[in-house]
Amino acid sequence: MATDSWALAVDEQEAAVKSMTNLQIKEEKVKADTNGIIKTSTTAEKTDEEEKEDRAAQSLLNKLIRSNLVDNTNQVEVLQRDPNSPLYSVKSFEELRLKPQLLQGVYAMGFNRPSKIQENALPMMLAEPPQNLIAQSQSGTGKTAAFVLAMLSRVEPSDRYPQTRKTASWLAAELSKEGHQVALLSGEMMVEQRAAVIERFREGKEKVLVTTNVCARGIDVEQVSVVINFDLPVDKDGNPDNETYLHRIGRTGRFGKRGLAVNMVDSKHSMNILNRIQEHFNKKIERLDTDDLDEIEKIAN
Ligand SMILES: Nc1ncnc2c1ncn2[C@@H]1O[C@H](COP(=O)(O)OP(=O)(O)OP(=O)(O)O)[C@@H](O)[C@H]1O
Repeated sequence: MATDSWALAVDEQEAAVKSMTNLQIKEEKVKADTNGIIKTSTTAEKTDEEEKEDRAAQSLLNKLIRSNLVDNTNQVEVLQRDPNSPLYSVKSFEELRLKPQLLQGVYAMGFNRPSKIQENALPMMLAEPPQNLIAQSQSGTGKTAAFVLAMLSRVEPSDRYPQTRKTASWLAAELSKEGHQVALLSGEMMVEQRAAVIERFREGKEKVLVTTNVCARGIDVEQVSVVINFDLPVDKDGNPDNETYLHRIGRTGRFGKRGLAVNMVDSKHSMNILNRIQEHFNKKIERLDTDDLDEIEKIAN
């Protein structure tokens, strides 16, 4: 596991520093400046051999001076295994579902496992729809790192959703033009606004609710009679998102009532997605003849 290999690497590095005793460091050549950084005197008449030795000495001494850093990092490891420490965590960064690039980044930073505040706050900070969070943790326990990780995680979705939001508002406008009472639920709305929209829909003030993928989560309205998938749910790689599909169609037919879900299929690609969803649930999805309104009516009732 990364945990152990990282800790091992630190131990190896320490051991290497301790074993470097046969290097002969010539005291007079080495001076520490006011910042404690070792500088060697560079004189024109130095031989190549001396030059090499200088650099080796410089490297070693810098390592020794910073050995407290190495020890400290190792100490983080120890603390992170202590259940009483604010750095203790039971999860790995993988379990926090960080994106692969971010995972690479945290490991490159030498972060080996999340701290307690990261373990607890990150799942909420990465939740969809975004949640407000107030968290408190003592200094140096990884709050800033948690904030930055969440911020970087959000960069990708913010690229993706506008397209969906655009489609949703276009669809809502088209349906309104045709005389439907339409409510639109979209990601840029404040939570209060979303709640108000859902409430109006629940009360039957609007009969049609258009919502993006993200917003559809968590909506629990009893009397949804028909769910229409304008776009089929796919994950970021374009594969069918079966879980979201189930969640969406589960909005209809609740509490033992009959429900109807209709999928719009407008290309070979979306047909392929639908077929794969069908295979996944091993449940046949009937084809509707769009010209036969009677048939549609019959099913809906
Ligand atoms: N999971 C982790 N594993 C190892 N080191 C970490 C981890 N998270 C953060 N760090 C390191 O610990 C140090 C403190 O982290 P950070 O600045 O995020 O803490 P903070 O809680 O914001 O501190 P402060 O309250 O003082 O601003 C930083 O050097 C950071 O790189």
